[in-house]
Amino acid sequence: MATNISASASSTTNLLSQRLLSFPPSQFYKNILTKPYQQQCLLITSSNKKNRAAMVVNSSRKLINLDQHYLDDDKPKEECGVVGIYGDPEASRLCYLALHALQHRGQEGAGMVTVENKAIKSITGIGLVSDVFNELKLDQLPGDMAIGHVRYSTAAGSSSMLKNVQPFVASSKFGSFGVAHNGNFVNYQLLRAELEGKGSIFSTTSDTEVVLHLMAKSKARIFALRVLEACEKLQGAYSMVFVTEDGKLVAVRDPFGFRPLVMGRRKNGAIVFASETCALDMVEATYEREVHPGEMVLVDDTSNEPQSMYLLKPHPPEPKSCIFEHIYFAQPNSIVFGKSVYESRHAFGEILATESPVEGCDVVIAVPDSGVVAALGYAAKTGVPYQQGLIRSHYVGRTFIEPSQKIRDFGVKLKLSPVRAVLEGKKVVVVDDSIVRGTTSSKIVRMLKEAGAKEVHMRIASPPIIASCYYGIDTPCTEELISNRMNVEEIRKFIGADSLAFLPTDSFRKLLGSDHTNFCYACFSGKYPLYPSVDMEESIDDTRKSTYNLLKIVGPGIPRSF
Ligand SMILES: O=P(O)(O)OC[C@H]1O[C@H](OP(=O)(O)OP(=O)(O)O)[C@H](O)[C@@H]1O
Ligand SMILES: NC(=O)CC[C@H](N)C(=O)O
Ligand code: SF4
Ligand SMILES: [Mg+2]
Repeated sequence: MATNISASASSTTNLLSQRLLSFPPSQFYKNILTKPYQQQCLLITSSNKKNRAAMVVNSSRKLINLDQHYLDDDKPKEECGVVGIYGDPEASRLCYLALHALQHRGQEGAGMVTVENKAIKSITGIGLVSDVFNELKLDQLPGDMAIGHVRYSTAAGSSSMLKNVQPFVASSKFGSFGVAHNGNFVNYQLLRAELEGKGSIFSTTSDTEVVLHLMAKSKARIFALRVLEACEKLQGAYSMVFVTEDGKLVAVRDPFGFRPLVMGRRKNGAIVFASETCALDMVEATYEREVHPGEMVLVDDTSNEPQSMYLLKPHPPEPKSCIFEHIYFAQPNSIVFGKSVYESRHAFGEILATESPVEGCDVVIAVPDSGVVAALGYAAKTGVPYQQGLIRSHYVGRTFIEPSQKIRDFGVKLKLSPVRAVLEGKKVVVVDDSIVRGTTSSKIVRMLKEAGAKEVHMRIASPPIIASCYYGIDTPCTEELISNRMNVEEIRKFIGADSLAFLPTDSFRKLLGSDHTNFCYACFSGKYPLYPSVDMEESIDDTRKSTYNLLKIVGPGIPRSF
């Protein structure tokens, strides 16, 4: 089965271009364009009118895509989970189980690709793994190799959602292959513009599709080299797994190692790749090691052991693994970037207790789920009892990744209920892992007080989030980040807590020791490790050069200026 690469020029395109040309640019663009284009808009606004018009006209040249991938309602910036299985007759069933274990990484879509007798089969769908797959579907996915993907996006309900669900499959002159990607390419718009300029026709609005086109254009005859060639052009975060119709499985991680990817082995010798070790545990595969930043691992029948190659050798950049995986995203039973997520969160809670104690508190409670381990750490350090002051409904998903604020507000109430018996008349310390928009904390403080808590002291096991993520986690745009608009005291007042404290950024340094430089903290500092590449410049045609230059000047590294 091959990706349906068909022309999709939109009927709304011309209308949109007229609107763009006639609107005052700053506010209008800010509201509808994706981040890199918002940045251009700021620059455009601050330059003269002639330049501004020229910019719009330049953009308009490619307006066939403006409503699809430049608009903010379908932004390619999510967090996902990937799985790859090689050499097991039950590959699709194991992949299904592993995807279940990774369900916390994405709940909006799931998919799987298997290979048997040089034929690729694929099933993708919207919803949870259990919504997309059943016995019948798994029977339609035979073979001893599989890759799988769970995805969440901000485009729930939009018509383009299904076509963005991975894995993607494509046919090229060298045969068919599938890919599943966790991460986000920061030079996606540039690559897409360049590829479209050379005649590529895109059929999705996902950044991942550029990989298919880059590989299709490669002249290398060996699959692994085509992957390497594509990766050399990609910038940003990628942990990807590929399968080919002729029986190869490839796993690759970007040189910064933003997103996790691990390798394990089952007793029967089957090799398993997954975003987190909880997926290896699920399929009874023993964790062997991480796929290293910048490493590509190939498994096929030419060798008994996986073969490894490296990107950007001999000068790889310093790794920048996402600290937010340890704070919020990953499961506590996983080992991520070689460290136990449970132990990290416990330690974050302990440090918080030392640095921001609450005199005379009666009880420590957590905001479930991801605040639980930090709360246990806080309680252990202080000796104050930990109790379940908030009960979580297991039928409601993660609110941080719900698509609209309206649903998010509703989600908090639906998801968390206070326990009066724990709270009444008590001085309560409530620990959460992070504050993003402030929705959860403000609702919780009110909830706890309504349930009789005498005082509510909020403790957050990460620093204030002041900047958006460009590497695959769907933190909202900067204006929506409460810590970008308010200082700690203002947030305290806003959420109605009696006191509020965050984990200081320096605590990571203390905790991680010499390893701390190998992590990305950009959402807490606004200092991004990666800007759009300059080596793409030569391959961009003149039409695109002005766009490219703007991106180069502004970069994704200054979102706080908006
Ligand atoms: O400030 P906000 O915008 O409300 O976002 C912050 C909240 O979102 C996350 O929880 P989420 O409900 O997504 O997932 P969880 O159940 O894993 O904690 C995080 O753990 C915070 O509780
Ligand atoms: N960001 C993710 O991890 C998901 C992969 C890819 N960026 C997508 O849009 O599907
Ligand atoms: S910006 Fe934040 S969320 Fe994104 S990779 Fe860096 S630490 Fe992780
Ligand atoms: Mg939470």
